[in-house]
Amino acid sequence: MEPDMENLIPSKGILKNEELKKYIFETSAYPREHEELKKLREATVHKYGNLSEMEVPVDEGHFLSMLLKMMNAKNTLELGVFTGYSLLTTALALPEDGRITAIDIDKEAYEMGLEFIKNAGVDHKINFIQSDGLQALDKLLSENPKPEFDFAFVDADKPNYVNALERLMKLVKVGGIIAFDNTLWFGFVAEEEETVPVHMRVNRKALMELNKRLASDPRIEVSQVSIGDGVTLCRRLV
Ligand SMILES: C[S@@+](CC[C@H](N)C(=O)[O-])C[C@H]1O[C@@H](n2cnc3c(N)ncnc32)[C@H](O)[C@@H]1O
Repeated sequence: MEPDMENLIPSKGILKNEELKKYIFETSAYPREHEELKKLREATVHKYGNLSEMEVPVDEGHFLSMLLKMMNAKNTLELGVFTGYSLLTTALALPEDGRITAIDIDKEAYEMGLEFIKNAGVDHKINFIQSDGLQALDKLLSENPKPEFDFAFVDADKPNYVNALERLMKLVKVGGIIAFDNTLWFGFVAEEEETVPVHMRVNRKALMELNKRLASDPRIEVSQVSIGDGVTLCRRLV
């Protein structure tokens, strides 16, 4: 699957200094990457080329893993799976009886990654649902209106993040975390629109609106983490 040159995804991340990024990856990220995550990352690059930039980068994977362990998260939700880098990271971080509800509109990429998830011995923790994200969240809410998740990782279509928020405020427990990925959108949120590649503008606008909205939402405590492409952690207060 080769995207048009003009629609290429820029190199992932907000660090504009390639040397510093290389330093971080080579010093602490790659040496500690789980063997199956490494194989999954390489297989994703091989099959999807530039689209593999959609994966969560290795240092962000370590961050999410540590966060999940610090929270003692047991029941999590993921919106936007692709080949499963963040999903496998989560599955490795959860306890043996942990559960992940993983939702993606596309199953093909997930099925490619499933081999590595199985080799890591954590596939039993995953319930994959092939569906549009919002529809799946509405179904979960209608089946069990009580908040059940400790953590939700949102990494699907950016213009719907704001709609996912309202559903997740009901599905994630008070004290639980909703993490939105790519909230700094390659750093483009801080650049003038004219300098941003045209195909990146719609998401930039959606994420800028989301960031404003999250910052003024009294129902959550917010931390904008400058790792990867920017991850915003929202802790549900009420
Ligand atoms: C950035 S990728 C996810 C990357 C993944 N978290 C990882 O670490 O590899 C975004 C994913 O969202 C999915 N997606 C896009 N729109 C969606 C929608 N409306 N509902 C569900 N999934 C959607 C795409 O199929 C794609 O796999």
